[in-house]
Amino acid sequence: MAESDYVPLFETKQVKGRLLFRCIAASIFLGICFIVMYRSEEKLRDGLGLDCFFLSYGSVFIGFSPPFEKELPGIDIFVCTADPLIEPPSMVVNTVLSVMAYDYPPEKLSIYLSDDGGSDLTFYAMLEAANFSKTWLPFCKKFRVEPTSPEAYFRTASEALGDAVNVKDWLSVKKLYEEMKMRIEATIKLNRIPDHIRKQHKGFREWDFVLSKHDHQTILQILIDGRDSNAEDIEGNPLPTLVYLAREKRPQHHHHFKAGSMNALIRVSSRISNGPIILNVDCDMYSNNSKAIKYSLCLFMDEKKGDEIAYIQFLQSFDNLTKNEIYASSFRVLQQLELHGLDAIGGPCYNGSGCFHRREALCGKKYEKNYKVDWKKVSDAKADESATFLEETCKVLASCTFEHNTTWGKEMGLIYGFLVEDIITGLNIQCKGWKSMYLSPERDGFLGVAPITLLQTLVQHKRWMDGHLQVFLSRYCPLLYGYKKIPVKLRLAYCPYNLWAANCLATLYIVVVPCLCLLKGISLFPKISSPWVFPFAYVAFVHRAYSLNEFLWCGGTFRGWCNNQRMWLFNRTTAYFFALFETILKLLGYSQLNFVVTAKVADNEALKRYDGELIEFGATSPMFDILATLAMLNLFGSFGALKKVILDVDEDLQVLDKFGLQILLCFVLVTINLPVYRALFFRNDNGKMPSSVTYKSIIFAMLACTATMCFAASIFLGICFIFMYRAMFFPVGGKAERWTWIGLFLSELWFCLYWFFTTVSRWNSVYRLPYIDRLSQRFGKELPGIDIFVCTADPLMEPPSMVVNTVLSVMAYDYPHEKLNIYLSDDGGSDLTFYAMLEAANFSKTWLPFCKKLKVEPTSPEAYFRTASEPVNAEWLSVKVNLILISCTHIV
Ligand SMILES: O=c1ccn([C@@H]2O[C@H](COP(=O)(O)OP(=O)(O)O[C@H]3O[C@H](CO)[C@@H](O)[C@H](O)[C@H]3O)[C@@H](O)[C@H]2O)c(=O)[nH]1
Ligand SMILES: [Mn+2]
Repeated sequence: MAESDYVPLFETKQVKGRLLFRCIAASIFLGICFIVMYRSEEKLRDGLGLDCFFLSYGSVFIGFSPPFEKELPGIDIFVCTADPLIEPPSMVVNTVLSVMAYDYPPEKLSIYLSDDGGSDLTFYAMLEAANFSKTWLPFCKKFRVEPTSPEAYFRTASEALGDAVNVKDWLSVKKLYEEMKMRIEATIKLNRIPDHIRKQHKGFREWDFVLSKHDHQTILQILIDGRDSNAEDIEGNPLPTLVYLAREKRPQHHHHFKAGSMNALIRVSSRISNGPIILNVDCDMYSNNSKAIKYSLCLFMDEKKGDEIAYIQFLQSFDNLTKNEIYASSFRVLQQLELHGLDAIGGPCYNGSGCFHRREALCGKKYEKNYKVDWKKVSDAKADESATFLEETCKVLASCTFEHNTTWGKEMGLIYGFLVEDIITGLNIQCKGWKSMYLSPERDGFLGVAPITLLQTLVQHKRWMDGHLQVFLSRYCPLLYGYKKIPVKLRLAYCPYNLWAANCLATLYIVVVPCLCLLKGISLFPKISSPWVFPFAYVAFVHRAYSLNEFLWCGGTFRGWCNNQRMWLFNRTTAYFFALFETILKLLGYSQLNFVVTAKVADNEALKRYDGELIEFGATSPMFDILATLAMLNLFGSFGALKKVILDVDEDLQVLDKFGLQILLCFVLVTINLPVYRALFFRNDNGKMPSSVTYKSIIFAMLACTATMCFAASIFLGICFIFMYRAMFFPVGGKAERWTWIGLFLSELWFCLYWFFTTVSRWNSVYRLPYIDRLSQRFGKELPGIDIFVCTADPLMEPPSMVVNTVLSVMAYDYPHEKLNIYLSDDGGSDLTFYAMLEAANFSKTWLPFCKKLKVEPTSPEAYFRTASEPVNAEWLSVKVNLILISCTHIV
C-alpha cells in the first residue's frame, strides 16, 4: 500500500494540564524530602503512608471512518456468570440482549454465555432472551435505542415520539419485555423449571444428569444458530449466534474460576464461529454504546498501528452509583486519569470486563515484528457442520481433563492461579510484545453493577488486593518479569496497584500509634511553633487538595471525594490488611485460592438505604470489628486530647503547640469515622452495626488505651469481662454442667484474687535515696558508734573461712574505725572458729588499709579476689598470698 493511501482510523492526543501536575508533584516531592530530613534528624521513625505517585496522561480520541462492511471480522462475545442467586438471570439476560444488539452485522456476531452456576434457571432465561431478541433487535434499530439493555433503556427512556403506530409499537415491546422479565423472575422464585417449559427445549434434558453445581457434564446448547437461514428476527433480518455453555465440573478437578470458564469459551468458540476478535464482559456489565465494536475496530484495523494491538480495554463505569458514591466504587480517577497514563507508556491493563481481545494474542501468540493481518481472509472462518453435530463434538473442549498436559492457563488463554486473572493475563500479553490501548468514548462503552453494601465492597477489594499482591510476589512480578519486555515506566506503574495491599501496615500505624501516643503524652510531630511543621502541613494539605481537585475534575462531587477518603481508610485498615495476611498464608501454603463472587443484589431495604447513601454495616464480620475498634480508639484519643487542652489553659497553650498536628490527625480520623459512630450508637435500622460489634469495639479500644496508659488496669478490665462472660452465659441446662461452670468460675476468681494481692506490693512501690556526703558534712565528729553482731553456730557447716570473710567485710566499712565494734557469737563454741578469728584480727591490719587505698568493693576478701581483675601491684599480691595462707591453715 502506498504511503499516501494511508488514512488513519484513530488519532492520539495528549491530555491537558500535565505541566501543572508535574509542578505540584515536584513541590510535594520537595516537602517529602524535608519530612525525611526532619525524621532522620529527630531519630524518629514512623510509617507516614504517603502514596508515591507518578502519572503520565495520554488519551485517545477517535477519528471514525467506517471500514469496508464485507471485510469486517467476526466478533465473539463472551459473557460469564457464576451463580443464579447473586447474579440474577434477569440481569444476565439484559447483558446478553445488549451485546446482541450491537450496531454490527448480526451474522458476524456470536454471543457465548458461560454459566459456571450450571443452572437450568439461567438456561431458561437464555431461551427467553433468544426469543425476545427477535423483537428486540429490530426495535433497537428502528428507534436507535441506546443503551441496548432493555431494562436500562425502559428505566430511563420516555415514551417513543412520532406517530401513533410508533407509540403502539414501542409500548408493545415494553410490555413484551416486562412479561418476559416476570416469567424469568417467577421461575427464580419457584426455584425450578415447571414441566410445561421443560418440554419446550431439548436442552433441559441435560439437567437429568446434573448432580450439583460442582458435579456435572458439559452442557453445550446452540440456542440461535446464526448460519441457519431460519434464524431470523420478526423483520426477516439475520440473528447473531447465541450459545449456552456450562463447562464440565467435577469435585476432584480445579475449575480455575473465571479464567477457566474463559478458556473453555475460547476453545468452544474457535470451533463454532472462530471470530478473530473476542469481547469479554461480566454478566453484570451491559453494553451502553452500540458503536463500541466499531470503535475498537478503528484501532485494531488501522493499517499502521493496528496490528501490534492485542487488546483494547474500555473505561468501566457503573450504572448503580449514587450521586456521592458512598463506597467509592466509581474509580473515577483511576479510570479517567491513571489508565490514560498507562496507555501512554505501553498500554492499560486488562480489567476483566469491557475488553476486546485479538484472539491470537489471547491464545498465547508472541508478537512478531512484521505481523500483519489480512482481514479479508480471517473474516469468514465459520464451521459448516450442523448445530447438533457441533454441540456434540465441542463438548470435549470444555471437559475437565481437556487441559491436562497442555499449556492452557500457563501460556495459552487466561492464566491460572491468580485472583486477578485479568491483570496477570494482560501483563503476560504485554510481555509477549503486544501493545494494548484504552478507549473512553464520550458515551460510556459499558455499564456494570457496583457493590451495594459495605461488606460486598470490602470483600471485593480484598480479592483484588490479594490477587495483586500475589502477582507482585510471584514470578510474574512486573518489575522482574517485564524486564526488557515492557518499558520501565510501565513496569513501575504496575507497582502501586500490585502493592495496594501493603498500604495497610503504614495506614494502621498512622491510625493507631499517634492517637495512643497522644494519650500517653508522647509527641510525634514537630511543634506548631517550629518551622519543621511547614513541610508536614504542606505535603498533607497540597497532596489532599490536589486529590480533591483531580476528583472534581473527573466529574465527582465534594462529598463524593470525602466518601472516597473514608473508603480509603476503611479499605486499608480492613480489606487490605486481610488481603496481606491471606497472601502470606497462601505463600506458606496454609490457604487456598478462593474467588468470592461479588453479589449483585441486596434486599429491598438495603437497596433503599443505598439509594439514600447510608452506609450498610448490618453484618457481623471481623472487618467491622476492626473498623469499629479503630473508630473508638480515635474517639478516646480525641477525648484525651480535649482533656489535655482544657487542663492546659494556664500553661500558655503548651499542649496545642506540642501536640497540634497529632490532635489534628486524631480529629480528622474522628470526622472520617462519623458514620461509624452513628452506626454504632444512633441508628435503628437493619444497616446499623450489630450490637456485638459495638461491645467488642468498646472493649478492644478501652483495652488498648488502658494498656498504653496503665498495664494493670487493662488486666483488671479484662478480668471484669471474663466475669461478665461467666455471668452472661451461665448454663441453665444440666446440673453437672452448672457445677463445672461454678467450679471454673471459682478457680478463675481465686486466680484473680491472688493476682490482685500480688499487685498490692507493687501498686505504690518506692525507693529511698540517702545522701552520704551531707551526712558527714553535718555530723562529722558526732557520728554514733556502731556495734556489729555476727552469728555463727557450727564450724563444720559454716566454715570459719567464710565467717572470717564476713567479719573482715564489716570491719572494712567506710566508717570511722574507732566507732566500729564487731562481736562474733560462736554457738559452736569451737576453738577452730576462735583461731580463725585470731587470723582475721591479724589480717585486718593489712586488709583495712588495703581496702581504703584501692577502694575495694565488696570488702569481703574472698568475694573481692574472685571477681577483681589483674593485680594492681606487688602489695596487692602479698595481701592475696596472706589470705591464701589463712585458708590453708584452716584446712590443716
Ligand atoms: O468461578 C467463577 C467466578 C466468577 N465468574 C465470573 O467472573 C465475573 C467477575 O466476578 P465478580 O464477582 O463480579 O468480580 P468483580 O470483582 O466485579 O470483577 C473484576 O475483577 C475480577 C478479578 O478479581 C475479574 O475476573 C472481573 O472480570 C473483573 O470485572 C462474573 O461475571 C462472574 O460470573 C465465573 O465465571 N466463574
Ligand atoms: Mn463484577
